[in-house]
Amino acid sequence: MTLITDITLRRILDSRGNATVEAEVTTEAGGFGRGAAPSGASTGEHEALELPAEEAIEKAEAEAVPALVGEVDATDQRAVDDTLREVDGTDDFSGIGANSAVAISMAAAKAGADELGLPLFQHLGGTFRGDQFPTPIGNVVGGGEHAEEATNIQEFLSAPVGAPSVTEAVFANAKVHARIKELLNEEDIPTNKGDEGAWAPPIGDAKAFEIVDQATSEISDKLGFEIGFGMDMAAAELYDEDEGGYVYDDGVKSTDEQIEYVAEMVREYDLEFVEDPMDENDFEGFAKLTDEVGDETVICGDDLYVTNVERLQTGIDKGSSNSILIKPNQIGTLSDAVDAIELGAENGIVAAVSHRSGETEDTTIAHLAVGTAADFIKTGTVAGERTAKLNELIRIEEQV
Ligand SMILES: O=C(O)[C@@H](CO)OP(=O)(O)O
Ligand SMILES: [Mg+2]
Repeated sequence: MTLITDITLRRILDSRGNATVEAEVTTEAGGFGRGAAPSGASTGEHEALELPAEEAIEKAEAEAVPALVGEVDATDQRAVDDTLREVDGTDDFSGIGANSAVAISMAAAKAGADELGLPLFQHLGGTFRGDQFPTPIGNVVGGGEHAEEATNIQEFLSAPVGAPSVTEAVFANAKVHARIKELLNEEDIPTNKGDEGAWAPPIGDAKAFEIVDQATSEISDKLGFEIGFGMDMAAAELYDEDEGGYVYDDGVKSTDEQIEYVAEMVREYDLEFVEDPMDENDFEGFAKLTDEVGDETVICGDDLYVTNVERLQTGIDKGSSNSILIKPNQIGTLSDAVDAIELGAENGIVAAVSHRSGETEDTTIAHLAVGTAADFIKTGTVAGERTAKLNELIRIEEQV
């Protein structure tokens, strides 16, 4: 029994320059952990609620801190997270804010690991974890809600599926990112950057497909292992019911046209990963697409599931996808995130653990991905708040 003895909450900056919540947890025997909440821009309609940082801190200090300090064992993650849920008293963490909840949940996990003298991935995943690493899929070109005057598709993701190690994969993605800049420069296309450090050039989606295809193929030939690519369409942001479908710069696509378009791109570019190809409430459209190309690629639900086991169960029942994106702050605690990963695993749904577009130097998701043997981790390619996670993966690989 190692009780939490102190919790400190403060406002810190995230990578967009917005205020976010950082938590520090200390335990009886001197265990210490620090965690910080990330923040989305293309947030799902059904996500847990982030409150303004100051309000989230005030509410958590009044409700959560007294219920945890001197009461809960830091090494018992379920107890920590159950307490957060109980004191919050809502389904969407609108009581204390999902940002306060996730920061405390992550800080407590790190304090628990520190107390036990274990790396975080092992505290989360157990003794036998650490032998399987996720493929890092890295945003190299993007637009949508993450950059103005760029592609309609939110993210084009380099996917070094044949890399012999996670370290090689991380460096491969950085090389693809660098090669894309050269290709854009050759054509005098401006190399603006989006929120996640991906290039956000003023080009259409068709041109982006070509450039990312060229860059991944060239770097793959150079390094001698397979590098494909994928995308996060963030289609809920494109979908407009009043317009009758998915709104692109060059016109509107109906649901059936969207399914056809995505299937065509999967086949033409041999896509490794397709996230949120349909609107966040369209379990049926997802299912049609999965039926058509689910044998050839990974169809992943992000805004569709929002890391929520009930929504995932609906997707499982309907055959909506073969993958789920996992973002702890979408649901509020690490226990909830692990529950979603496990429900997925029991049903053949692979996990992709993910950052948010607004991030901090926090590295918890690197440990969560290794600790749950997730197939993928989506955490950018360059930029300090992204490399924090990627470099942590390199360190974990060295450790095991
Ligand atoms: O849609 C996504 O998958 C994420 C991360 O890339 O974006 P945001 O954090 O803005 O929701
Ligand atoms: Mg997404």
